[in-house]
Amino acid sequence: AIKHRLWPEINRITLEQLHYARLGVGAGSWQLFAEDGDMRMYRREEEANGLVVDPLKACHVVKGVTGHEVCKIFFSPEYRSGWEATLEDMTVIENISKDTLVFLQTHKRIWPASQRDALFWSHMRKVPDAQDLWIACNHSTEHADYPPNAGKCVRVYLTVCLVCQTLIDPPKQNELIKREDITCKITYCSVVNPGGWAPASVLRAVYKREYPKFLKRFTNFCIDQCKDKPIVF
Ligand SMILES: O=S(=O)(CCO)c1ccc(-c2ccc(C3CCCC3)c([C@@H]3C[C@@H]3c3ccccn3)c2)cc1
Repeated sequence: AIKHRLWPEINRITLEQLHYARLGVGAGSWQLFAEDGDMRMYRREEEANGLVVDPLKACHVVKGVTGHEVCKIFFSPEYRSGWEATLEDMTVIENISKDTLVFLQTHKRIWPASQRDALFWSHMRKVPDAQDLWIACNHSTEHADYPPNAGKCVRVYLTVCLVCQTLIDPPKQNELIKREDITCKITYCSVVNPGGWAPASVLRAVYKREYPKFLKRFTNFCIDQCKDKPIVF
């Protein structure tokens, strides 16, 4: 297949993010800041030239869906408006391959910060040589037709990954596997540089409020989307 100019970066970042996601929260000074059922959300307080860029790592366990189904829903443009509550507009500006797209999206303004947009490539793949492990990765990129901060929005810079592992419990050989037998272990990691100045206290409050809502809404959407459909491993 013809490899795209972005392919080396896509490959490198995806593998880096996979490694990063698989590190637990033991290493590094992760602080638990939100819990909801099986969801645990951690952050590290970090600033880059005075901007809050707190890395976030969330671990969640969701019953009744597979890692492939969850990554597919996260990656696919047609589902996004169903679970991304802060989305105002979304355009696919490049179709690199069936598992790699470039998105331009604007997020609803979160007062008092000015409105943000994000331009990123999005890639999903099954992790080779691993047990039913899938990754979807979003990473900011540039595009000549959409220079940053040209319009009303401040461009954010993000690197996000969603790593999902499907577990079948009780383990079944070739008997029929039902949705109640499958569990998906999810690790969501994100680093969002807000791009332009926003008060640290405001950003940290926004992160604290929005991220738990985001992951809960996303995973509930996946359960609803998949429950009446054949299982996709
Ligand atoms: O996982 S994704 O790739 C899913 C595709 O949409 C993704 C997730 C999050 C963002 C995002 C973009 C901007 C902002 C802020 C920065 C200053 C003012 C707005 C935030 C803040 C963290 C809060 C937030 C968290 C979750 C959802 C929405 N809002 C998040 C973008 C993409």
